[in-house]
Amino acid sequence: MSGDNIIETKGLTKEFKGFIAVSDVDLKVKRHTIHALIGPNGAGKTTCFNLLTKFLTPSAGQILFNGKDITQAKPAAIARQGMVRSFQISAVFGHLTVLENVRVALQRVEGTSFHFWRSDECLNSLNAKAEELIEAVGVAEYRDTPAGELSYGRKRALEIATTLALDPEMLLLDEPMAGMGTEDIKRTAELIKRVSANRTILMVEHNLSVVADLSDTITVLKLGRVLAEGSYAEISKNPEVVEAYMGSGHA
Ligand SMILES: Nc1ncnc2c1ncn2[C@@H]1O[C@H](COP(=O)(O)OP(=O)(O)OP(=O)(O)O)[C@@H](O)[C@H]1O
Repeated sequence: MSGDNIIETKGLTKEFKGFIAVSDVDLKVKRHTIHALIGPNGAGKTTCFNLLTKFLTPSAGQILFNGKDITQAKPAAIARQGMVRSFQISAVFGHLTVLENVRVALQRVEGTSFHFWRSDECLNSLNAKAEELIEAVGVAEYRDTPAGELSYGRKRALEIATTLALDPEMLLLDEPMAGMGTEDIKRTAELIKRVSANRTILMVEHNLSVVADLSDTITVLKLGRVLAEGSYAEISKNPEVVEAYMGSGHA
């Protein structure tokens, strides 16, 4: 293992045609914690997230994952190293059942998608693993329901199950609560807490009560820079953070 930090950025910067969206960000994400990235609109959260998951290339700076420089790595390469971005719900196949969706994800991981001649034994072991995952995310009772018929929150849970099929060491979640009602938020927050055991989670999230409830550490961005970092109790007392949120009408 390479110390306490699973992710570390040094001077991470992203410039879009002269506009600096992320500026000189030094981020340290501690292993086995839930770390949230927050900030008012336009703070650079999504850009930062896309830099970490390699969907964008930094203009300057360095990203280390488990001590290894991944600044130039491709998304698929870092996924193989154990850092996985949760995909949007659109990655869930609506016409397939809940169980089938997870099985497809597992088949992708095991590279068996086209091996239709594989033994029953192999398929049964996939089924067992798929059942385990849908149980873990709380959608086991919808095992045979087409995914398209699930509520938004349950689709999200299913999508997390397909991500967990990759058995990631680190999970990156982009606004996991977006578009959800109270019940789904509660269920998804519990799910995130559950799947965080033995994993590291980094999430961008607007819902501050969820952030307060789930996060060990919170980094507040403003205008592309780190404004503050700490526990929710710490950052919520910080006058600059309060000001940043009040100013944007986001409190
Ligand atoms: N591809 C791009 N080209 C030009 N400017 C961009 C691009 N992507 C983002 N920006 C700008 O960078 C700044 C940060 O955007 P970003 O989406 O990262 O912020 P955010 O904190 O995620 O905001 P929000 O909470 O509104 O989603 C914004 O001013 C945005 O307009």
